[in-house]
Amino acid sequence: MTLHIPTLMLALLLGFLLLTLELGVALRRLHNRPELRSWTWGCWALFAGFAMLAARVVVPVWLSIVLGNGLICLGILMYTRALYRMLLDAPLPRWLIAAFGTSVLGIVVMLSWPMHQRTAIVSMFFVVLLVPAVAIVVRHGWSAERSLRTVAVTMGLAAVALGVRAVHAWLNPGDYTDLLQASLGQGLTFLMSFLSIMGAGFAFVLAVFERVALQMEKLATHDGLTGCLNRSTIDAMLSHALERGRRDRSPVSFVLLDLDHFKLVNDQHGHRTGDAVLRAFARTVRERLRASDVFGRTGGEEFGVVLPGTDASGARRLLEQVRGAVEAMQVRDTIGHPVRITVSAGLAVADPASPISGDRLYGRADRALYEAKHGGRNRVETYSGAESGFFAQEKAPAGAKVPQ
Ligand SMILES: Nc1nc2c(ncn2[C@@H]2O[C@H](COP(=O)(O)OP(=O)(O)OP(=O)(O)O)[C@@H](O)[C@H]2O)c(=O)[nH]1
Repeated sequence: MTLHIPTLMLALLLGFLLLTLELGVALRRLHNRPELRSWTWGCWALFAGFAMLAARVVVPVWLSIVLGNGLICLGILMYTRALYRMLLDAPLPRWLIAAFGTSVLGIVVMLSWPMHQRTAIVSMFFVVLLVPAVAIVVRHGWSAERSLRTVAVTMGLAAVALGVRAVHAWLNPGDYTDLLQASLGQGLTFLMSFLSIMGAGFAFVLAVFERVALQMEKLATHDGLTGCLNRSTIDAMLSHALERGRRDRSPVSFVLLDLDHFKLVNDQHGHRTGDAVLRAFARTVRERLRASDVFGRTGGEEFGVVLPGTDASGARRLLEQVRGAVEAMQVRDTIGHPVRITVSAGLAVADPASPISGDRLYGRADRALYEAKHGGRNRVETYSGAESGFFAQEKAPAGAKVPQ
């Protein structure tokens, strides 16, 4: 069996054209994704590179060799650049750019060499440029988007096939007297190498879409500034926790946390400092919660916490810790001045014996928060309305020692 190289090349050209068109369509919607732009340029370079290799019947052979192989090197480099952007948000390392420059120089220097030696060494140049792309996905992207694994595997396959091609060419000069020569060894290695690179191209598009879908999901459920859940997600999680608490016959605590005199922070130190305080506050609270607790921003400088399986005394203990930690928080404004902040908390507890809706529990926590604000701020108050008889009201002055 022999493989007809011009036909393979035509198939590869059509494949890369299809991929490039697909990327062009994707880019119209996702034009702010530098990794996709880089990958698209890589595809154009690969497409042009193969076109140049195929065009040696009409253009001078030296031009076809230099431009064809140089553009393929550039295409692989752009693929790697896209992966650096996507996974590390970093530019290409200088040594990789130097490796690309050396490869192109090598291609020019080897123009007069026999075809089999040139094929072997140029294939190794491709391998050198492919390996960092595989390594970066294995090290930094293996547990990210699943399609990235396909990118790593296909690019790894391409590197192996090109390595085999290099050895095969070196050992079988007769099969490599001309690029378009029909031979099984040259045909198979050529096909494997460049089909794999094309496969990586399609997998990368899927990986970008996977990432965009995850980011959209996060945007819909999370608060952009603090990274915690948003109001609608908190509401849904509270209803879910109450339902579970009823089934398991365990209490559920709900807390509203509100920063005290936050307007003053904005007025005195500026909005950017206000934002930094909100982020530091979210971090401080999150550090003290269990994995099963739910924490989110309900609006402005107000946050909600759902504590499943936690009664009033457990919740108060936690809230006093949070209150103390927020008081001790060290945030500096843009010119280095310390910013002090305190937090008030309103707690309401759902008794599994008397079911309550999420909305009503929220309302109770809000009333407790109102009491905390009017009682002097920097304190924790527990809802003590007639309906909440199961859990006794517990009040502790700011800074009071809480029983462990
Ligand atoms: N920097 C920043 N400020 C915000 C954000 N959301 C809301 N705010 C500000 O938070 C402040 C809330 O002010 P108020 O509702 O008067 O509450 P407060 O000053 O904390 O007073 P008390 O709650 O009564 O202690 C307003 O100045 C809002 O502009 C945000 O995302 N970033």
